[in-house]
Amino acid sequence: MGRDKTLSSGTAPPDTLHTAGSSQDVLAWPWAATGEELKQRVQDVKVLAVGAGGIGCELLKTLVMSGFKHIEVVDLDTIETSNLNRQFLFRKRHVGKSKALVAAEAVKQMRPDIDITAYQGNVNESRFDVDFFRRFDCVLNGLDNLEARRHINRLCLAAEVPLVESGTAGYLGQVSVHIKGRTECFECQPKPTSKTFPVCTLRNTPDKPIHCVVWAKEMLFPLLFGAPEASDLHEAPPAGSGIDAAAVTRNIADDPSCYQRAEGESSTHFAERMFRHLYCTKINELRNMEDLWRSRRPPQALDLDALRMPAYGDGGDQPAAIEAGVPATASSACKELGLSDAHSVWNDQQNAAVFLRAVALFLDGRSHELGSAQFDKDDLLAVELVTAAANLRATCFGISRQSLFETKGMAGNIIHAIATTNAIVSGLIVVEAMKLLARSFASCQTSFLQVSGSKRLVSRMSAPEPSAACMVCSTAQARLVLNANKMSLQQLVDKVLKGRLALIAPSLWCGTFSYEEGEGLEEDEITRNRKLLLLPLAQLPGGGVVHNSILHVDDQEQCFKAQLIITHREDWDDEQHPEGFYLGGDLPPALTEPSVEAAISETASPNEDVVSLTSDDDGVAAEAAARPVAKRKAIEGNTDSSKRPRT
Ligand SMILES: Nc1ncnc2c1ncn2[C@@H]1O[C@H](COP(=O)(O)OP(=O)(O)OP(=O)(O)O)[C@@H](O)[C@H]1O
Ligand SMILES: [Zn+2]
Repeated sequence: MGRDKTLSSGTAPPDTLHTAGSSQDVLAWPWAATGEELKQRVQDVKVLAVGAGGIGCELLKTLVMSGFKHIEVVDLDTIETSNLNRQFLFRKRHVGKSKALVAAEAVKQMRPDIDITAYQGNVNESRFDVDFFRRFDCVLNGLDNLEARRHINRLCLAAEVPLVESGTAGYLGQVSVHIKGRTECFECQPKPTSKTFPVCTLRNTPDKPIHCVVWAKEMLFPLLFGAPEASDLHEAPPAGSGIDAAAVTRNIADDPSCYQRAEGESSTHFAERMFRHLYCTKINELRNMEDLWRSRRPPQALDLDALRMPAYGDGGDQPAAIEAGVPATASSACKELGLSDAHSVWNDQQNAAVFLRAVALFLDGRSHELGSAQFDKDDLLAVELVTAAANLRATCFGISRQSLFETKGMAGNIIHAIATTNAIVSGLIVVEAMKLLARSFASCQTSFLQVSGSKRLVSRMSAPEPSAACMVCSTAQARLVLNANKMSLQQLVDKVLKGRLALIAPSLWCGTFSYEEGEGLEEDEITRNRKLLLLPLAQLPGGGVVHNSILHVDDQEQCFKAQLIITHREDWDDEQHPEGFYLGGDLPPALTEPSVEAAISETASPNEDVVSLTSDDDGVAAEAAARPVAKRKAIEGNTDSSKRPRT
């Protein structure tokens, strides 16, 4: 242990847990390799496993087979059929039950003498607070999302409990160790953010299959079946995108009511009307915007009548279910239409038929969901609709069409999980946990599972030291670039603080302005907050949040505090930064052009020292003073040199 090394898949690494043979063989390794003292520690310590999915199931099995006796496990989810191919603690009879509870029962059967507690819940819940985390000797993550990983990183730092973090993506995997003050925390290295696409590309000029899939899933699906306001077909484009929201709305969804079913309109009629609207009327409107097509191929409208499958034509051979007038309660349009191969790419006729039938099935069979339906990659009918809708749009724009299987992967961001990768990663988690328990901190390593040519490799490096630039485990400040005249407080809270920084109940203050969320707010504070949320940052009380402002942010549930230095940009390149902000240390070159800097100095001024109280400010001050005592105390107890304004 402790050496940096690369292990090829063909060798037998000395520090890999055996995964075959009798349980005696399995137990032989750590004891033989590390002695009685560690064996006793492994039996005495209490560990928390977060996530009982692909990695979590393997991890729990490996933990109990390695001698760990006191385990707690948290998972929010229930078991789905699609989990059974790799989450081996679950069987068909468990579908619908809590993952955490079933996994705990399964490993208890392997080792009846263990003491295991399962929680079905989200680790973000307040019952899993710092005191909860303090009870453990180490925390082992088997999660699938950045938000939860960040939250746990912060709680582990606050509770001073070491964390072993992990992740897999197909054949790739990673395990890392995070010890406060000794190694980097999970957030010391910037994480790649999820890919976003400029709204105008999705709406007007798609040129890749993914653009059509995202359009169908994020824009069309909510408009037809979900909450229309969740659709970017109507929503204002991101702040600073330079797009005129009203113009876009006029252009794309001139009349939102046309997406609603008219009184007495049959589901089939509605589906056909939608087809014509989306693939003929709107495409022709776009085609007429000649500027868009100077250097691109203009889109081509579709003619529904020319695309009717026999099933929808007069006198054609209709599939049995439709012909017999079976009520539309079935869960799959493809089944009815006999399109059973998920890997085949449907032609335009088939896409049109699936689109029409899927819309009708949804309206008739799932009317209780209308107005609130959300796309779910495991919802077959939803995937069918998105596949057909995206393919029809792809045909209009001359883009290649995708199979249902491929579309499901794209819409659900699915990277197919490999059970073996999960098993190897879980083994590595336990190896690192044992190093922690043996207090062999210097030997803790970050491990990577990689594929190189035809070989799979495990490479390892010593756990890096904490980064002085980290906002989470050090007191570093971060630069936040945005357009303060366009970004509203609501967008700042949703996109930056909750979306990017993964805060749950953020408080923030800047100069004499303050805002907070969380429990215990008075009714008048909530009303005041609602009003503030609508304002652009530059117009917030106390001089606004503008160029060079220092924004103090905290979340007491996560024991998180940070300072964001605001850089205002008047012109914003939506193609390069579709999120509408940039958060980080060094700015990318595109954001430091002199012309842009000049525009900023004209439009904004530093405000950290400005304490010009307007009548609004008086309101803010009074509200801040009336804030619930517990919360205010904790904030005032902040030992940072730049303190929240006293009011
Ligand atoms: N905030 C959270 N609190 C508790 N458990 C969580 C949280 N976020 C994710 N999880 C759990 O982490 C596990 C991750 O496992 P995995 O990556 O195998 O995902 P999955 O949902 O089982 O599989 P798939 O996404 O492929 O359907 C899931 O069981 C999920 O419920
Ligand atoms: Zn850090």
